[in-house]
Amino acid sequence: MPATIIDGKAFAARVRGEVAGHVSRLKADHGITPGLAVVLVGEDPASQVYVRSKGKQTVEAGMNSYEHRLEADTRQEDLLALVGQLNADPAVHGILVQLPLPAHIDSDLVINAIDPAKDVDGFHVSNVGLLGTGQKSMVPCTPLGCLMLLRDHLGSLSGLDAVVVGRSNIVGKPMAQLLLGDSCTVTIAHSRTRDLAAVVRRADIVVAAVGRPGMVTGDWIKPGATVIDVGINRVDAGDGKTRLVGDCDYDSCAAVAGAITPVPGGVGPMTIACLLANTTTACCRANGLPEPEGLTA
Ligand SMILES: NC(=O)C1=CN([C@@H]2O[C@H](COP(=O)(O)OP(=O)(O)OC[C@H]3O[C@@H](n4cnc5c(N)ncnc54)[C@H](OP(=O)(O)O)[C@@H]3O)[C@@H](O)[C@H]2O)C=CC1
Ligand SMILES: Nc1nc(=O)c2c([nH]1)NC[C@@H]1CN(c3ccc(C(=O)N[C@@H](CCC(=O)O)C(=O)O)cc3)C=[N+]21
Repeated sequence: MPATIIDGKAFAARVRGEVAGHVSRLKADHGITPGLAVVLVGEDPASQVYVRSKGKQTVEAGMNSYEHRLEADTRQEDLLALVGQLNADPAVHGILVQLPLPAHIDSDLVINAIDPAKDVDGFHVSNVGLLGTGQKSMVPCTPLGCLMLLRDHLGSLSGLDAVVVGRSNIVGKPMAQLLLGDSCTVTIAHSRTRDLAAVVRRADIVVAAVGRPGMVTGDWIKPGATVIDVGINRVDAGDGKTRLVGDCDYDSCAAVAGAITPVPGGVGPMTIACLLANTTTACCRANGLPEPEGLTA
C-alpha cells in the first residue's frame, strides 16, 4: 500500500484559521491585538523569503507584524538594544530573531536577551529548561508542528520507537524532548552515529532534520513507519532553476513508509502556523487570559 501523504500545508491552514478565530475574540472581547516582531540581520535571500511569508501570514491572522531589517554589519550592541526595546514594548507579544546571524554576532547572547515570555521561537535557555523538565514553556515552532502532525496521524505516540536524525538546538533536541513527553522511546542520531541505517530501521517514527538532500532512503525505513521530513534543501533542478527537497529521498521512502510528509508542503508551513500560535499564546499569558487550546504541546 502506498504511504499516506501527510498534508502539512492543509493542516497549517487549519491551525492558522484557529489562531485567527482566537485573535478576533481577543480583539472583540478585550481590545487586544497580538503583535509579532521579526528581526532580520543581513540580506540572506532565503531568510528574506521566510520573513516576508511570516509577515504576510501574521497580518492575515489579524495580528500586528513588526519587521526590523538591519544591515549585515550591524553591531551586536545595537541588535541587543533593539531586543531590549522590543522586550519593553507592550504591543509586542512575540519576538523572533531570524537565524543564522552574521558570524560577528554571538547568537546565544542575543537569544538569551529576549524576554522568555516573548521568545516565540522557544530558544531561550529558560524555555529550553522548562521544556526539558516538562513545565509550561514556549515550544520551538518546527518540532511543535511535527508533533501536531504526528498526533493527528497516529493518535497516541505512547511506547513507539522514535528516531530523530539531527541534534541541533532548534530542531533535533527539542523534537526529542517532545517525543519523550509523549512517551516515545527516543533515539537521537547525528553525524557520529554508527550504522545510521540500522538505527533508523528500528523506528516507528523517523524525524529527519539534517540538511542533506535525500540522505534517508527507503531501504532505511521500517515498513509502515511514519516519516517526518524537516529538511529544506534548495538543489539544482537542471534547467538553470532550483527546487526544494527534503532530507528524505521521497519516492523510495514513500514506497515503504506508512505515512510521509512532502517537501515543500509538509513541515515548513507548520513552522509558521506554530509561530502564529505561539504569539497568540504569549499574548494571552501576558494578559492573564485563557490560552488557545490544542495549539501548544
Ligand atoms: N521545515 C522547517 O520549518 C525547518 C527546516 N529546517 C531544515 O532542517 C534541516 C536541519 O536544520 P538544523 O537542525 O538547523 O541543521 P544543523 O546543521 O544545525 O544540524 C544538522 C544535524 O544533522 C546532523 N548530521 C549532519 N550530517 C549528518 C550525517 N551524515 N548523518 C547523520 N547526521 C548528520 C548533524 O550532526 P552533528 O551534530 O554531529 O554535526 C546535526 O546534528 C535543514 O535542511 C534546514 O533547512 C530547519 C529549521 C526549520
Ligand atoms: N529564529 C528562527 N526561527 C525559525 O523558525 C527559523 C529560522 N530562525 N531560520 C530559518 C529556519 C527555516 N524556517 C522555515 C520556515 C518555513 C518554511 C516554509 O514555509 N517552507 C515551505 C516552502 C517555502 C519556499 O517555497 O521557499 C514549505 O516547506 O512548504 C521553511 C523553513 C524557519 N526557520
